[in-house]
Formats: sequence, structure tokens, C-alpha cells
Amino acid sequence: MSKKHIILNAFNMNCVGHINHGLWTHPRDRSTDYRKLSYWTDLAKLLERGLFDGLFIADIVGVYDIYRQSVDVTLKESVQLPVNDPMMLVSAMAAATQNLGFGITVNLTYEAPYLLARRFSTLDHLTDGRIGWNIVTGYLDSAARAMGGAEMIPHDERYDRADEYLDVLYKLWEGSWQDDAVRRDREGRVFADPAKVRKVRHRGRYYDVEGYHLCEPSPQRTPVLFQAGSSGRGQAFAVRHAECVFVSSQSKEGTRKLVDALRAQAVAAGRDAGDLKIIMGITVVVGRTQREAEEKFAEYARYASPEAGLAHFAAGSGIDYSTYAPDDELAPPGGHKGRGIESSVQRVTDGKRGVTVRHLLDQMQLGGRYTTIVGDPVQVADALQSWVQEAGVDGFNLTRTVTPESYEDFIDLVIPELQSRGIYKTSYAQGTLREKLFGDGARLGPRHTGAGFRDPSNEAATQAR
Ligand SMILES: Cc1cc2nc3c(=O)[nH]c(=O)nc-3n(C[C@H](O)[C@H](O)[C@H](O)COP(=O)(O)O)c2cc1C
Repeated sequence: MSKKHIILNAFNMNCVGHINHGLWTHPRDRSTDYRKLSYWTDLAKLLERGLFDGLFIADIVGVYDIYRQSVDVTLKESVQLPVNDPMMLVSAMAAATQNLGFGITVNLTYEAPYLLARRFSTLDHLTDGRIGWNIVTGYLDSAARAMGGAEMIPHDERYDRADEYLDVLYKLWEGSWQDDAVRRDREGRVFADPAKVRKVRHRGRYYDVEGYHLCEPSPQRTPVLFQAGSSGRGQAFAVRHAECVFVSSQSKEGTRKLVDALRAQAVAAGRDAGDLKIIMGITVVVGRTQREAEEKFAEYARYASPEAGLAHFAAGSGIDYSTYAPDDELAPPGGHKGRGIESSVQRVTDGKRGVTVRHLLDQMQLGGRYTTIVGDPVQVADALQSWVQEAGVDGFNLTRTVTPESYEDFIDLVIPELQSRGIYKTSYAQGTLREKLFGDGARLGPRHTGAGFRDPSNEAATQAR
């Protein structure tokens, strides 16, 4: 039997400092060119040379203003600010490639479902079914204020709204147009058969939508769905909607627990354990020898900004760590007053006591908190393989360090080693992103919630939940 292939995405963002902060100051780093289309089309071609499954683009609405109660460090170090729209990049990159997938983050809280449905369908058409959506709901008060609110919607309610939002989208994507609705019959003068295009009627707690989906059925209809929240409520949401779950944790033990919990809940909900692909964020610094890799790491670290990493982390946790001493615990006894990502401190501490600001800064020598592997190609491949075997993940979102150099190094040095072990593809599979990742059809599988919204006679699916 052939071995399972590791899924590999490049993890990026339409901005200067993404995860590993401060590296934009490195003389060979090109991230300040993020405003140029050629920066993205060159990157897409490079990733396709390395047979990457996808380019995963994070996004944020709002600014990181918790650390020192200001945006000063955020602006000076360009911590995801300025940040351009990720969706706009896709058509150009799709034109420059044939197989690369695109996982695009969009925060649904500030988007009307009817319009977002059309934007994703349009990209699914233009990419021939290579689009995915990383569903996020936001975690910043600064975003809520910018959008006319006072503070962000409470944590669990964000997921409740997102659940209903997805129902609306499934109705539009899966239920509005039948497969054979579009006839394109020139002689008969029938482009689309009115009997096969259905008006969606949704009356819900948060959304009311009455209308026809504006787009004809695209190759995948629903984009491949990614999700990244890991709280209990976040996991429940993932189990209902996600096809790929993006996790980040420092320990294999902690990751294994999360992976097992997600797969068990998926099975309890009537899905297969393999219906969820779990993708982990990772940073890799590779050299031809261990020594070369270590020297490269040390050289990169001279340009990195752990303080900018701390400002980023502060925004996620909602805690101003500038007021903490280095040996203060990240999660002080008696709980903390953070209002941000409830699970962000948990992800760093794995629930253990005694993890201090100093520990976090030590982890962030490259300015970011993701697990970092430094070594020669064999060592890197061994480490990746051990995460797959021991933590149970299906693949990785590879952060950038000095860009595009870090992707080039990975492609030239690590990919051949993974291929020689039979755990990485040597050519792309045919079809849409969903077919490439799951090997089945282009559309959502029959066990997925969204599939229940297809049948026009299924009244329940057209009514508000
Ligand atoms: C690995 C990872 C990546 C994330 N990427 C984004 C992102 O790009 N944009 C965003 O607004 N939120 C992002 N989030 C935040 C989540 O979408 C979610 O709002 C947050 O984790 C709170 O939910 P939770 O308590 O269920 O974890 C990310 C979270 C994780 C764990």
C-alpha cells in the first residue's frame, strides 16, 4: 500500500510581518513587496514548483492595540499592519498556475452572506475549483469599533452566528441552482431553465435572506472549508463545517489530544475520522548540513523581533504583557482579564502552570510562536514525520521566515527528502482542490452538513433553524 502523503500549504498573509516578526529587516527578505502583483504570482509559481497543495492566506480585520495600549509597536514593526485584502490576489495567482490551491481567510462577522457567497463562487469559477475558505469570526475589539460596534460579540455567540451564516451559504451554494439548470441552448434561446433555479428563503435569528444565488454552479459549489478555532465551541463548529482544521500547539501531546477530540466528535456526528484533515502551523529553517541550518537560524534571529511577537500574542490573548515582568506567568493564578482568543494562552502553555513571559520570548527567537524545526533535510523530514505519526496531523502550514528564501530552501532541500521517503507527492492529482485533498468528488461529501441543503424537496433545509 502506498504511504499517506503529507499535505503542505504555504502560510502567508497580504502584509509585511505575518508570524515571524522583524524579519522584514533582513537584507534578503522581500516581504515589503507584498503590494506588487509580481510578488504574489512569483510566489505562486514557486510553490507550484514545490508541488504545494495550497497557499493559505491569513487575514485580520482590526489592529493589534493591546500591547502598551497602542498601535506603536504594531506600526513600527509592521505586525500585520498595513494589511491588504487577500481575496484580490487570487485571480492573478490562479492565472499563473494550474494546480495550486488557495485557502483564503475571510472574517464573516462583517460581511453580508449574500455577497460573500458570490465572491467565493466567482473565485471558484475563475480558479477551476481551486478555492478554499478559512472561516473566521474575529477576536478584536478594534475591529468591532471600526465597524460601528462598541466591542466584539461574545465568544460563543460569534460561533452561533457563524453556524447560521453557513446555513445561509449552503442554501445559496448548494440549493439555489440545480446541476442541470444552465442549458446554454442558443437555438432554443434558453440560457438557464427557470424551473431549476430556486429562491432561497432564510428567516433566522441573525440573518434574513430571500433571493436567488447570483452565480451559476461552480466546480466545487462550496469552497473547501477551513477553520482554526480550538475552544470547545470552536471544535463543535469545526466538526459541523470544517473539512480542514488548522491547529497550532507547542507539544505533540497537546496536539494529539486536540486531534483525537476533533476526530472523535466528527465520528459521533456521523462523519468519518478522515473527513477532517488536520493541518498544523510550523516554521522550518533548513540547511544542507545541521551546522549550516543553525548558522542560518542564528543569522535570521539577529533581525527578528520577539517584542513584536509579544505584541501580536498580546492582541490574541487580550492581555497587555508590557505590564508583566519577565518571570510573571502568562496565565496568572485566579485567571486573567483578557478578552481575546480564549484558547491562545492555553495553546502556548498546554494548560500547564508556571509558563512565563520569558518562556514565551525564548520560544519567539524568530519573532513568532510556532513550533520551529532547525536542521538538515533528514532531520527536518524526521521531525515532520514524527509530528504526523505522534500527533496525528495530516500536514503542515509552513510559515515564512526570510521570504521567498525560506520556501526555496524547503523546496530544494526538504521536498526531495520527503519524496524519497514516499510521503510526499511527485506530481499533482487531477481535479479541484477538494478532489486533490480528499480524492473523492469536487462537491461536499454526503456526510457533510452542507450536502443536506441540496435537495429542493427538503423543506427543512430551506427553513430557518
Ligand atoms: C492557527 C490559527 C490561525 C488563525 N488564523 C486567523 C486569521 O487568519 N484571522 C483571524 O481573524 N483569526 C484567526 N484565528 C483565530 C480563530 O479564528 C478564532 O477567532 C480564535 O481562535 C478564537 O476561537 P477559539 O477560542 O475557538 O480558539 C486563528 C486561530 C488559530 C488557532
